[in-house]
Amino acid sequence: MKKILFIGAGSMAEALIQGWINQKVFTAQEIYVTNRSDKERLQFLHETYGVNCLVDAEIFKQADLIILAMKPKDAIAAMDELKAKITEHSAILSILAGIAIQTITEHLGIRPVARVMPNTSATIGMSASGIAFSNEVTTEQRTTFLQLLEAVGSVIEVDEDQLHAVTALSGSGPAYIYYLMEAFEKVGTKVGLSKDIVRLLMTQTLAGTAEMLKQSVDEPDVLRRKVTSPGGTTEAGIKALEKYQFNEAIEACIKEAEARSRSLANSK
Ligand SMILES: NC(=O)C1=CN([C@@H]2O[C@H](COP(=O)(O)OP(=O)(O)OC[C@H]3O[C@@H](n4cnc5c(N)ncnc54)[C@H](O)[C@@H]3O)[C@@H](O)[C@H]2O)C=CC1
Ligand SMILES: O=C(O)[C@@H]1CCC=N1
Repeated sequence: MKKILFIGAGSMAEALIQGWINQKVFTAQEIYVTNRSDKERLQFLHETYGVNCLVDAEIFKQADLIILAMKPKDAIAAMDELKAKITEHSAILSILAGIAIQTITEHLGIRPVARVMPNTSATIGMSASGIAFSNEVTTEQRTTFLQLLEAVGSVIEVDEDQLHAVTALSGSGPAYIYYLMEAFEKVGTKVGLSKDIVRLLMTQTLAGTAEMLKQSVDEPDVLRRKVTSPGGTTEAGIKALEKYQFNEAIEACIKEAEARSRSLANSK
């Protein structure tokens, strides 16, 4: 039986735990979770998913895979504490935004590291993840890491430096879409629909649009023009987006998030 150890028990750890158990990648018995102080949170994960939250020294030594899932600001202290507890046996999968593979190997020793940027849709097997590997990752380990991420969605290998952009786009992406949905729901009620109806209509619209982008050979601007009748409603709506500088807002959003990812390694 494998031993998979999460260091950090937050939202993203929970998303991967749920995704991997649902997809039968690991059993709950194979998963161990620890965090810094919140024992109620561990109890919740144990009661909800059946994962092990009692992590003794042997588990640290025997873990086949250790997942770094704390906040980036806590990473250095957590890794320095971890180093004394683990053996050469463990491979590392980091989901830390902004923290370089080199920083991880400086603190945990030279070993196989996969640096991954997933998103919370891993919960339902729909993450879009980016991944980069340390030089120590063997071909076999690379395949295993890719399979782990494919089990909870899609995964694309990128240069490590590109993970900042991946973080800004697909790592944070679900939050932008939820924010958009919040805005649709607010305005929807102002134009005469209930929140529930807006949720149904726009969830299906988002899903349908995503599927069209996947299946169609057309570029997004071509698909957009097919919706936009001259002098019609869409044109009026898009003009309003332009007036309120939609493109500038999106550009600022992604650039700020990317810059934040680059600065996270040094942040408090
Ligand atoms: N939430 C998201 O959508 C995504 C988060 N990430 C990354 O995942 C990591 C975790 O993010 P969240 O789950 O959102 O954070 P969170 O704040 O929900 O959870 C962080 C967890 O780490 C624990 N922790 C802190 N210091 C620790 C230590 N020294 N030893 C053990 N545990 C410690 C905390 O007790 C808490 O359980 C971050 O590095 C973030 O960049 C990556 C992709 C998406
Ligand atoms: O907000 C954050 O820093 C993390 C990384 C990507 C999504 N959540």
